Order: sequence, then C-alpha cells, then structure tokens
Amino acid sequence: MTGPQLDGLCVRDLRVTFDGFTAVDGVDLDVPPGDIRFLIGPNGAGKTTVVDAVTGLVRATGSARFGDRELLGRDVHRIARLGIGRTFQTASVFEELTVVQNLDIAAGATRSWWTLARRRGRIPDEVAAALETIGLTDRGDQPAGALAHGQKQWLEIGMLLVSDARLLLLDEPVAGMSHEERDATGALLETVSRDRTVVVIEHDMDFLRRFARSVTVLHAGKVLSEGTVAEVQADPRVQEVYLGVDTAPEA
Ligand SMILES: Nc1ncnc2c1ncn2[C@@H]1O[C@H](COP(=O)(O)OP(=O)(O)OP(=O)(O)O)[C@@H](O)[C@H]1O
Repeated sequence: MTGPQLDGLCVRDLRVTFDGFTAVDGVDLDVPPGDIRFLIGPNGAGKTTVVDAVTGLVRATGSARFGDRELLGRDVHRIARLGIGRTFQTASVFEELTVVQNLDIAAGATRSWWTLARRRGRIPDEVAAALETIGLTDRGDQPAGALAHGQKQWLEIGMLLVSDARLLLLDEPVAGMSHEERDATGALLETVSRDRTVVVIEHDMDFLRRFARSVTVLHAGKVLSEGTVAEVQADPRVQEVYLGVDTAPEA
C-alpha cells in the first residue's frame, strides 16, 4: 500500500498586520517533504500567527504553497481539505465521545455518507491504523475525557491522520506533558513524518534538541536564523535573543 503523497511547505514574503501592527514581517520558509521543522522564538515572535496564516485563520499577503497548491486566499475548510491539519495549545477533542468515535468523526469529514453507512458497526481500517500509531489501541472504547493530558494530544494528532492531513502544524504539543509522554510524542512525530511533513511550535528546548530535524527561529515577525539544531544554537544572534542558549523562554 502506498502512503500519502509527500509534499513540502514553501512560504514567501508572508506578512500579517493587525490594525497597523506587523506581526509577521516578510517570512520565507522552506519545509521540505518529511521534515520535522521546529519553529521557535520568544513570546510574540509571530510563530502562531504564521501557522494561523497558513491555515487560513488570519489574512496574510505573500505566498504559502503546499506542494503545488497556493493556500493563501482560501478559506479554512478548503485549506484543511488540501491536507493541512493543525492542533492548538489546548487539545480539542470531544470529551464525552469515545476515542474511536472521535477518530470516526475526523475520518468522516472526508468520507461520503455511503462509505460511513457501509462501515457502521466496525472500526474502519484507517481508524484502527491511527489508534495503533498513537498508541491508544486499548483505549478505543473509553471516553476521550477520561484520557490523560498527553493521550488527548495524541488523539488529536490521530484525528489529523485519519482526516488525511499531509502537513501537520502542531502548537506546543508537549506543553504540560510528563517526561515519558514527551518521549512518546517525539517517537510519534518520527513515525508520522515518514509520510507527512511536520511543523512544531515549541518552547521546550530539550524536546527540540532530541527531535527537531531542522529549526527556524523567529524574532519580531522575521526569520532570525535557520538550520540544524547545532547551527541555530551556535548562531550568536539566537544566543542574544534567548540570553543564553540553554534556557527556554517563558511560555
Ligand atoms: N488577533 C490579534 N490581534 C492583534 N494582535 C495580535 C493578534 N494575534 C497576535 N497578535 C500579536 O502578534 C504578535 C505575534 O503573536 P503570536 O501569537 O504569533 O506570537 P508567538 O510567537 O506565537 O508567541 P507565543 O510564544 O507567546 O505564543 C504578538 O505581538 C501578538 O500580541
């Protein structure tokens, strides 16, 4: 079975202005297919706004292409249907529904009623596969509200997988997680990136050092530095912004 087509994200001269304040100021970003790109920077650097622009939540000028498709100018739902999926800092799962029901609903977003009707009564293959990928196979029948914090984040990632997202934009996925949950999340990102492209906004420098394949540092709406973890850490401009490389900024 062949996996989904791997595409990269190419952003050019991205600008977002709020009432005269320029939050994103001419950002260029090349995230190659299958990358795990970490987007870091101090509070207010523009990280979330870049993701908001790419997913259609805020208006932007410039260009953001995923594969050969321009994303800017399309509405949120259309962008999602092009295979762009995101998570927010707070997991948004349906707490009273089971894990499988949450995944089923996410899968249903791209399925016809006929396909759904045909599948009633058994777990669809893609839902079973996602359950395994996110490590929740034995939790399928539990209400999502009963899951631990980390498991809810994984369920949300699973919901993106079954909805055929091929570019995952994750906003602080390990915030509030235990050490073990962070390890499991890193392993999940590595698995997911085999046939998808991943962008992670994160403040956790230890997590970044272990799982980033490449890093973009934003500062005051612009790209300050880009490269491997080692390259970015060695960049004096980054050290200046962070007042010492090893300390993560306050979230
Ligand atoms: N809807 C909005 N209206 C006005 N200003 C906004 C809006 N959204 C974001 N901003 C401003 O744009 C700038 C960039 O914000 P953004 O949330 O993208 O930063 P960030 O790098 O994600 O920060 P953090 O790490 O704190 O989440 C900030 O100065 C913020 O106050």
